[in-house]
Amino acid sequence: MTDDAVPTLYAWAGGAEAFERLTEVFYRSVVKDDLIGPLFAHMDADHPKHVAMWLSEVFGGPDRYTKERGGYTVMLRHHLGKAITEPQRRRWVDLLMDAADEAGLPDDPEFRAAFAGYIEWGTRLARHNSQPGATPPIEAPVPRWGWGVAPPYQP
Ligand code: HEM
Repeated sequence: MTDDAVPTLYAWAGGAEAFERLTEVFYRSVVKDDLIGPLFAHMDADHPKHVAMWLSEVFGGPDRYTKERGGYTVMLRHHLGKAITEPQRRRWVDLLMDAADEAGLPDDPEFRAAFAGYIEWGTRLARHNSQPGATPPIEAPVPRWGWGVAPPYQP
């Protein structure tokens, strides 16, 4: 497969609509969750759509989060000072993986490995950056995540 022929993770997942489905399902269970629900008690009704825009951009889709929301800096500011604990981070990951199944994201090993890789990385950064006294960079590009060592499966 040439580089040009390799679909982005965004395209493989089903595009913007797939990520919106994912975050709708995800935040429906997040707000009901005893451990992390309280962190999201005051979230904006559009929060799921914004996170879908972020994930779409990360996985190779259009740069809408950068253009329409303000990019990395805005995402970072939402996490500063939240003091996310490891059990909370892990719950966030578990609920997102459940949501990926429920929303019907592709379940092939290659896609899920790349997806989980970003989620593991991103949640660990979010926890780290949310601690009191953390001094993460305030400006950076939105990360772009690819297939890594396991390109899309070809029968
Ligand atoms: C890959 C990991 C993560 C990504 C990509 C992510 C993404 C985002 C984005 C894009 C926003 C801002 C949405 C907007 O523009 O309105 C946000 C806000 C927020 N995130 Fe995260 N996040 C991650 C991990 C976490 C974790 C692990 C927690 C806590 C367990 C968390 C808690 C929050 C909270 C509390 C807000 C603010 C909600 C509000 O508006 O009140 N995030 N996140």
